[in-house]
Amino acid sequence: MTAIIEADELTKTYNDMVAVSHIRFSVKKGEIFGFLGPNGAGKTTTMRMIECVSPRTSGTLRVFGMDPEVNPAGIKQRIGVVPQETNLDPDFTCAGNLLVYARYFDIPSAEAQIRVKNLLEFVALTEKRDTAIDKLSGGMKRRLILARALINNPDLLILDEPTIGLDPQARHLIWERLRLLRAQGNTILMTTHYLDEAARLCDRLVIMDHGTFLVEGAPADLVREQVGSEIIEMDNTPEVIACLDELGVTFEVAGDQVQVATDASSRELAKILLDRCKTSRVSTRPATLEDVFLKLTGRTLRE
Ligand SMILES: Nc1ncnc2c1ncn2[C@@H]1O[C@H](COP(=O)(O)OP(=O)(O)OP(=O)(O)O)[C@@H](O)[C@H]1O
Repeated sequence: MTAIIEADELTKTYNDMVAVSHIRFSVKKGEIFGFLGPNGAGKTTTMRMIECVSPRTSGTLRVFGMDPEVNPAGIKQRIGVVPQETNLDPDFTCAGNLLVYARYFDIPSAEAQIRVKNLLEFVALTEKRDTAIDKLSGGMKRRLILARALINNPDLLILDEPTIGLDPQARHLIWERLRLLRAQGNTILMTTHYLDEAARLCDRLVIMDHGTFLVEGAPADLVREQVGSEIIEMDNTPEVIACLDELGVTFEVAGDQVQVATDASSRELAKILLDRCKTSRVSTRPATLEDVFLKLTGRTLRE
């Protein structure tokens, strides 16, 4: 499959601060590729280099085979960007916001009208066509920004926290549209804090921390390879810790809980722990990407 983005030893420093350090990745046509990590991990910085708005400090970067520093216009023509902040123009209606963008891309007026109509339909905002921005809900604004990012029929869509602050229903609507875009052959690059969003949407993802990649892979593979299929949770008490040490069981401490990663034999182990560790609460749940992050860094994503 063709690589849409290729980065090698990509690095960005702000004065002495290293925001992104020697990262290497490649994004294939038609996949949803995610960047997952806590605040300050370097996700937005990476997106901004790809969007040709922030020059790299060193390393190589190619988007559609072009260098962002040599051919930014050629790249910008073919990408659509959904930024983290809601930066719609309050002086225009929904349709007006899209038409302004169509003009940036020199899309002829008649063609722009057709695209605006189709895009408002795509994001379920046809009835809000002439509504002012301040009359929209948070979810509607995010959908309008998605429509705006699609005005130039981009081959690559870059989304920075596409569903930040939205309720579950509004998030599901955006996810559904992103899956539709993938089905139409679009390549999608996204950052997110939300583990369920990353697990549900991304074909492949990287987990970032302190400007570097900790792991890369398909969400389910990462979970299986890094932590196994299930997590046993118990209260974090000195008795439980002493018992696990005595039994030689590996565990992670996550706040007021102690977690033991296991494979399919979790039930047997949970029963042994309940019998031996003098605790009333031993529960089992499926492992998630959060557990991968905790295992790799000793922290939760939100710490
Ligand atoms: N313009 C800038 N000048 C100086 N430092 C910056 C600048 N932009 C980002 N940084 C720093 O670079 C590091 C990476 O920031 P970045 O915004 O890429 O992280 P992020 O993973 O996107 O975080 P968030 O989830 O909060 O958006 C942080 O330490 C941040 O403070």
